[in-house]
Amino acid sequence: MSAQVIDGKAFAAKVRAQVATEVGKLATEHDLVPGLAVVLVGEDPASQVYVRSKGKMTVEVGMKSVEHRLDDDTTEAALLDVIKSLNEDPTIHGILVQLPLPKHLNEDLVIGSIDPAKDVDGFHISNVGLLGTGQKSMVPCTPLGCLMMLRDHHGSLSGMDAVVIGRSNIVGKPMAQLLLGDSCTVTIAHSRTKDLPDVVRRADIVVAAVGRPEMVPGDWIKPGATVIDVGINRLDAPEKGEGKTRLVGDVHYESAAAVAGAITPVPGGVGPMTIACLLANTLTACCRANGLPEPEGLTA
Ligand SMILES: Nc1nc2c(c(=O)[nH]1)N[C@@H](CN(C=O)c1ccc(C(=O)N[C@@H](CCC(=O)O)C(=O)O)cc1)CN2
Repeated sequence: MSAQVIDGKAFAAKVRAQVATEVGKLATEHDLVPGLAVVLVGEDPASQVYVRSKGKMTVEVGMKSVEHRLDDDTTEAALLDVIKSLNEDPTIHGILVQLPLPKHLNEDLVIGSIDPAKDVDGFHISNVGLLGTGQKSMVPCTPLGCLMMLRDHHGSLSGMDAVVIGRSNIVGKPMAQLLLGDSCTVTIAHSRTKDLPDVVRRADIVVAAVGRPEMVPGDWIKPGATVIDVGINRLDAPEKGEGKTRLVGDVHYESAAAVAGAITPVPGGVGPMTIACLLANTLTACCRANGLPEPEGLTA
């Protein structure tokens, strides 16, 4: 068997096109422009690339984009001041603080200072609680992107056995909540899980989000299962030339693709959906702030 490749890059382009159409309607019918503010603290090279892409794609879908780039040694008080001003700005509907933050800043405190209605990352404790209790919330972008791809591929997920490998607050836990919300039977596996290969082998859906390069081999995958690889691991690739690198996921792609029914590649799978869902969340936040109906298919 050779798995169907779930093309996250193409799917993300479709989501962004849908967001752009809805943004156009907001402008003509309600004279509204959704605004997204991204805050970056420090010089992390990967974060700089992601923030640049976020700004570019925000503008491309017709939204207002604001960037705050702060020095590595920015104090917590100064960062909280920036967030306070964005919370109070009526032209800003979404606020995102790029992670990771420099070590001296308290991530929980910083995220907790964002207005939950503008928390387009869905990381604020209020949104975590709303999602956990099955209520309307802002949903973290990466798990939302995974859910959209799974729904698109399967239609209904009801009754399917799903394993989420990884228990992070950003991906693993919200992913499990979303799958539960779609009536899957969900297992969260992690580094201490006994007989991990057997647990994974039972699953119709495998979401790998552990951050360990190629940890999940093909012989852990049930034939025909759908594999969603959230990992983005950069490895040295001397075979490509000196100093060159290559990206791999948490799943060993070749061996898993030989067994799975469908699989997301790395790159070009889950990653592009993260930014597309950020734009979808900003649109949703703008609609909610203005008492307008939310566009269909862009939320959980
Ligand atoms: N506040 C947040 N911080 C971070 C998040 C987040 O959702 N909110 N997620 C990640 C980084 N991230 C977005 O911020 C992100 C990661 C990867 C991609 C992506 O498109 N990846 C490409 C490969 C890119 C490359 O070549 O390096 C792919 O997988 O095809 C987009 C966004 C951590 N921080």
